[in-house]
Amino acid sequence: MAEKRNIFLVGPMGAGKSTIGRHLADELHLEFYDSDQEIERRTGADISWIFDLEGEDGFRKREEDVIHELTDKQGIVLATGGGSVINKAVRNRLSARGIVVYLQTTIDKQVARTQRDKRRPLLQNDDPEAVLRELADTRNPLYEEVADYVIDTDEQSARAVANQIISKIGL
Ligand SMILES: Nc1ncnc2c1ncn2[C@@H]1O[C@H](COP(=O)(O)OP(=O)(O)O)[C@@H](O)[C@H]1O
Ligand SMILES: O=C(O)C1=C[C@@H](OP(=O)(O)O)[C@@H](O)[C@H](O)C1
Ligand SMILES: [Mg+2]
Repeated sequence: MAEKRNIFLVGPMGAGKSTIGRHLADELHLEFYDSDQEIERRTGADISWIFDLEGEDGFRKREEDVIHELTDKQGIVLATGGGSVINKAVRNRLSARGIVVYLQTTIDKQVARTQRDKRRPLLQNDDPEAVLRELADTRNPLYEEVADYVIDTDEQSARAVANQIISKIGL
């Protein structure tokens, strides 16, 4: 049987990776995974707690391990965490194991979509917008580097973006 393709979603916090990924998997009848959810399921701890206990470095190690393991599968949609691409081994692994889609959005939308959610430890401070801008400076080139496709998520619903991904990739 022909190998089933994987689709990996990358992009910044609030781009819609987790939400759009779920729609995409439903539409394509693929299994859906989210690296953050998988880390939480395996550890029984939430992401903020892991950051508190192990620091960002500890979280990044878990993230790398989970992504490495999940990308062994075939026929999955994986929503990565926004910071996973800072690790070159992760970027290489994503490129080698599937189609990488960069979900792009504006800082304003990121702020709006993340402001009521207390689960992103990097944004629990006085100026989350400044943090998002700083992260964008270092990470946007990495999303670009690893992406096979770039899709804007600003103007459409999450479901519509999922359908746009399907037609753009030609699945
Ligand atoms: N295209 C979209 N339009 C409007 N809201 C969206 C869209 N995509 C995601 N959202 C909302 O933005 C929030 C963050 O989405 P999420 O999927 O958690 O982003 P990410 O995983 O990239 O951080 C959620 O409340 C989600 O419902
Ligand atoms: O950008 C980041 O460094 C992070 C993004 C989050 O995932 P989302 O991109 O799904 O919000 C989560 O992995 C963690 O809070 C760190
Ligand atoms: Mg997410």
